[in-house]
Amino acid sequence: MSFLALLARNRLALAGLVVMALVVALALVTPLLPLADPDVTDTGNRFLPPFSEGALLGTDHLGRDLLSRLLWGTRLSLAVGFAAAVIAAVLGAAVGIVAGYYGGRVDNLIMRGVDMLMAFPYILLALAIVAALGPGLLNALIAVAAVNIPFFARNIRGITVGIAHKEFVDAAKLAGMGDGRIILSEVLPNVIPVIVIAMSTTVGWMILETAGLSFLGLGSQPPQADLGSMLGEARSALITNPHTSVVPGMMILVIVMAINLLGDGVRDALDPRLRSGALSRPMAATMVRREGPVPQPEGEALLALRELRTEFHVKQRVYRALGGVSLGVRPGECLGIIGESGSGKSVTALSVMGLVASPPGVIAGGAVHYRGEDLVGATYERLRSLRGREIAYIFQDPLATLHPLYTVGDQLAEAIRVHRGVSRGEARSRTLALLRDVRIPNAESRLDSYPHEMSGGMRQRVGIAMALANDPQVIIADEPTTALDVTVQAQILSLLDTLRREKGLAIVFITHDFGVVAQLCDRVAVMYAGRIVEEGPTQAVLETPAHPYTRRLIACVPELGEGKRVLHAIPGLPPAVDALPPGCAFAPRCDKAAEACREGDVALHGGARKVRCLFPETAPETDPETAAEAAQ
Ligand SMILES: Nc1ncnc2c1ncn2[C@@H]1O[C@H](COP(=O)(O)OP(=O)(O)OP(=O)(O)O)[C@@H](O)[C@H]1O
Repeated sequence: MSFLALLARNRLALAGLVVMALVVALALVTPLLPLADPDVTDTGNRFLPPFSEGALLGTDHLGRDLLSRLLWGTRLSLAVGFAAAVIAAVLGAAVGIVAGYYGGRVDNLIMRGVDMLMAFPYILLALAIVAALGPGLLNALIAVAAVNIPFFARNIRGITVGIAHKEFVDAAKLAGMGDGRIILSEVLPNVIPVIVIAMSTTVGWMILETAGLSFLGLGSQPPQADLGSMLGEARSALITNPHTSVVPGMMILVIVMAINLLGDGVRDALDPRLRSGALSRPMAATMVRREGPVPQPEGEALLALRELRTEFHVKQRVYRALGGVSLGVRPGECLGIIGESGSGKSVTALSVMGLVASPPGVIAGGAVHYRGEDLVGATYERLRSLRGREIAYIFQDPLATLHPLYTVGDQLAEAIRVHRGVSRGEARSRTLALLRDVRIPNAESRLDSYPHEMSGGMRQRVGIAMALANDPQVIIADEPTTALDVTVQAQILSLLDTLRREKGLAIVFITHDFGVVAQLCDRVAVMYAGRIVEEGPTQAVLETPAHPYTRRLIACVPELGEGKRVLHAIPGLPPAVDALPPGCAFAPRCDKAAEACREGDVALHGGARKVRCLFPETAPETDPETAAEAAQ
């Protein structure tokens, strides 16, 4: 979403923008307007009230036209305020970036200097600077910029410290780039949004500070008008002729309000995390906007997805990540979902419990039946009570899902206490049992470990323990062993296998590894471009793949001990899900594709083995009627 569109969603920011645009436009055209000279005194016409002849806003104590002084004064105040903001931002950011990037002694030296500046009340510091330099608008500008440099320096240093330790900066160093270039090309682009945000939220403040100094007679000098000096001069007539104070006072109020509202809007709109999700927090459960009839529960599956369609609505585009996925898993059964990256495996998993982030995710059709109950239509409270207790997840990267500041024991205990009202002691002993269940050695001492103190394999076991914490009936595991070495992978697979045999768990196992599927899964579903293209008992699918895509996917897997053989990569790339071709999505990459494949929808047909193909490699035991239907 574009910056302006995001900004426009925030009504108050938009109002601020309109007001500021008007004020700036007025300031810009002031020299062209037929105004009286702002500095010409006319003591015969002192303190004329507003709406007097020839003086729309009246005159001041020297008979000068207030409207003219207001517009010229606004022009000056804005120019000084913006100039001070730019100077403070540039110098402060430079200081902050250098301190944050180099760290160590450089950082210490610079930041202690900044701290010393911050130790003085800002107005005292500004007064001291102006006292040293002498009164005058330029010196006021220098003073205001100087007192704001520490604010920018501190903010930007903090951000830079984080960035300076990121992998892409290390990579740039390894590539032989010099510090200057790294700062300019790697660090600066990442801090610019923060600088702009800090500027937009402080420029109003700086206009006020300049006005303050002018009010005290230290900024603009008579007869030159700025908003602060106008207020200062009007002070003595505050009671007798209030309009002389109200006119500049109102302008200061309007400008600062408008800038602050706009600044907040700019801050929100520039936050990259809000880009695709608009200016709202992600909803607690995926948004549901189902079109068409809702499928009814059928069959004896514990968890059944029926014609599930999940989409991502980003700007004008619709990414159809799932185009009608139907799957089922029975108690004690393990169903594998396999497919290339981007085929929709993770979105399938997340859609079950409404975990796809909305916006931009939308469930556009179909149903997810758990024991016959439709989860897609369920309330958030219902989903929350089922999440973890009935259906639990194991994710690929446990380091991303475990909280870094709590011990593993505390996190497991919390997961248990969320769903069951047990005492702390009970939760702890159950936690210990869980860690033992997942074969963590020295479980007792591991309870008090933090996630970073454990190895990848251990953390993955903690992830599994977390999923098992509330004795769920279904576990959805999204590539839980991808990051692990083969020995740890084998241990974790055998652990999951034991659990489903002993506890009758139903497992949905997402992977792109046929070896893992062969070892663990009873049945496997092959996904391509958001749809199931083949499904059946694991052994049968692996030995006699029916869909050309499955066959070619299996042909890409090297086999140990089979001697050398040529591996055939599948030519081309999977289609983008916002521009799926008509007919079979695999047709453009398929060597068997015929004209019929590129027209009309190809249905998934068959019995225990199903395939979505008009010319399967091995005809599954199709019943002729469905095949004929599919061909039409
Ligand atoms: N927030 C999003 N906005 C737009 N499209 C998205 C978003 N999240 C996912 N997608 C699209 O949905 C499709 C399915 O993604 P998904 O993460 O399910 O793939 P996957 O099969 O799990 O891949 P991997 O094996 O790499 O994890 C992809 O084409 C992806 O581009």
